[in-house]
Amino acid sequence: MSPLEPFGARLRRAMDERGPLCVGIDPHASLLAEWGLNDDVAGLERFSRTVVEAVAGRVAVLKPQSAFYERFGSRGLAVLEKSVEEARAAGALVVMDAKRGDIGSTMAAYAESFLRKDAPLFSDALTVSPYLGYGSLKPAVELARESGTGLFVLALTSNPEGAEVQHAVRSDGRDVGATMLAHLAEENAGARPLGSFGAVVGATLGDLSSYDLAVNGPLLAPGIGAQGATPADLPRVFGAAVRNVVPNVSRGVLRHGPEPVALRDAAERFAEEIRAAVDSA
Ligand SMILES: O=C(O)c1cc(=O)[nH]c(=O)n1[C@@H]1O[C@H](COP(=O)(O)O)[C@@H](O)[C@H]1O
Repeated sequence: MSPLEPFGARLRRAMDERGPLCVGIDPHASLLAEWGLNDDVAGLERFSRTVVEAVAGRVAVLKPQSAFYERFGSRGLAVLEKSVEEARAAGALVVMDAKRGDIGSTMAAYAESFLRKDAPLFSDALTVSPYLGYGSLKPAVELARESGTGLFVLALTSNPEGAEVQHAVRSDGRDVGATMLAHLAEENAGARPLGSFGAVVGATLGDLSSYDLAVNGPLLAPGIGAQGATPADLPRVFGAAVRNVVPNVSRGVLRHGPEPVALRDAAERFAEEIRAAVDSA
């Protein structure tokens, strides 16, 4: 099977054409209830399909959160497979949010589950955790290079608890989050127009000027909406790197459902605010 064009190049083009917004598909039980759906596989299927149909033809990226599908076992995963396929067919890139991380030999199997071209859950990129050591991600990096897919590595997460790990200072004086960013910069060296190995950096984190965010790769920025950050925060948080930021909004969009037009309008409002913020930087 022929490899895809590298994820970074495909993402750059999608961001330029559609704007950088990533809509997260997080079918929380509470959202299913708000939408008048049952907390069962049929409700999950309806929710997921509605979001995909409403926005996949417009936004650059959709990010399904695997946990909400895994809750329903194999039938939930079947819904996830279908949503990924439909989202990609509508022209959105899919970042599978599964936050995988394990020893290298197991990591290879996780990578094959999401990044091998003929895998049922094949996605354009995968979120991964480097906290078994960045080197443990090597099989995923290799497969991503081979298949034209990408990774988003948890570097500086949006949740307050992340600091105890990510701000821990190493013997060389650098903190753990900065070390992950440095690994990614190395991974993306020489890639044009954008590398395929991104960092997850929360939009909630305030001033990040002490970090070198110039990793020549995308920065997935969750935290806008339900976690309190706003599009207007992006230039202050990300500085010169703001043009490589892929801001994620999940509940902030999803709470406007179930009407597709209301979901679409909510996504469009965030997209506009993000565009204005990036242009002002
Ligand atoms: O990797 C992620 O996507 C992620 C990393 C992070 O640091 N913080 C974070 O919130 N996320 C995910 O981003 C989404 C945020 O959802 P909302 O808070 O509803 O917009 C959830 O799916 C989280 O699992």
